[in-house]
Amino acid sequence: MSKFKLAMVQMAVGLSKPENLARATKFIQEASSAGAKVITLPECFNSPYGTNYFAEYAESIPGGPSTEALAKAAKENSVYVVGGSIPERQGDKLYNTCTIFNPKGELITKHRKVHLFDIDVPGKIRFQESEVLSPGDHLTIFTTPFCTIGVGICYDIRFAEMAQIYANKGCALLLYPGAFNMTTGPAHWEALQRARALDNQVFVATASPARDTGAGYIAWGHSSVVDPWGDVISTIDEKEGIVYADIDLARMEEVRKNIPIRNQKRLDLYNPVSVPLKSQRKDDLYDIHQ
Ligand SMILES: O=C(O)CCC(=O)C(=O)O
Repeated sequence: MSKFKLAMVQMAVGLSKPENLARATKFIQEASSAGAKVITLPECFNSPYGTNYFAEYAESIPGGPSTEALAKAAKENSVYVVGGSIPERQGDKLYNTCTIFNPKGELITKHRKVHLFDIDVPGKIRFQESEVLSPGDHLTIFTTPFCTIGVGICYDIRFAEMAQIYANKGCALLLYPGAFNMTTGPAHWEALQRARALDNQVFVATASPARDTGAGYIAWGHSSVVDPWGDVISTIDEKEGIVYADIDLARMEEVRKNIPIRNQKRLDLYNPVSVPLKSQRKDDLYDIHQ
């Protein structure tokens, strides 16, 4: 099937986990009624986003109420659910984890955020997920009858190599549940989505929590879908809502045919990048101006 409807849910997230789960369930129903086949929730949809909340809201996967609610919603609506993320507890470790369900309600895989969000922009924002979370240790791809999909969580979108691996493995769509903030959101959120889409000639989509100006961490919102040409084909402001897009794989093939960068790569030049500079001769591949 070369066309399907994707839904990216930008939902409000509050302090009450049961209310967050009820809201997510309602949005999954709504998106399914509108014809969506793959429905993605935001990062940290069952808990406010913040290092002080992760331990309190964490669950084991599977077995916790969030996983159960999503499994049920996926089955009842017969859709793929990409469950944004929840804080996951395993042993004495916590992870930021996305659970993925098929239309039978089976948990088919999970993605633990691999790049933890540790930044310090003086006077603007300091955030250190690594103070409480551990990073995942694998990349996550799943197949559907529509296309193959790669998953990253928020900060993962900054790492071009990860998206490139997904594209090389045949993913046509990269999904990034995320919660950018009021500093890096306006600066980088859209640019990163368009960059990953253009680099790899794939669809890229994001789902953010809706903005809550009373929260400790204020999300940027602006969930979007970008096509392989780099166009933002669907987006929203900061408020609650669902972003829909028809993912047309024929469009991807067209862009790849029009601008065939995938066949024009000079791997003979890039591979030596790993060779230490001092081991190279003068006439080597690099023309370094000093
Ligand atoms: O990369 C950024 O600027 C924001 C990342 C983020 O909010 C996250 O990883 O949760």
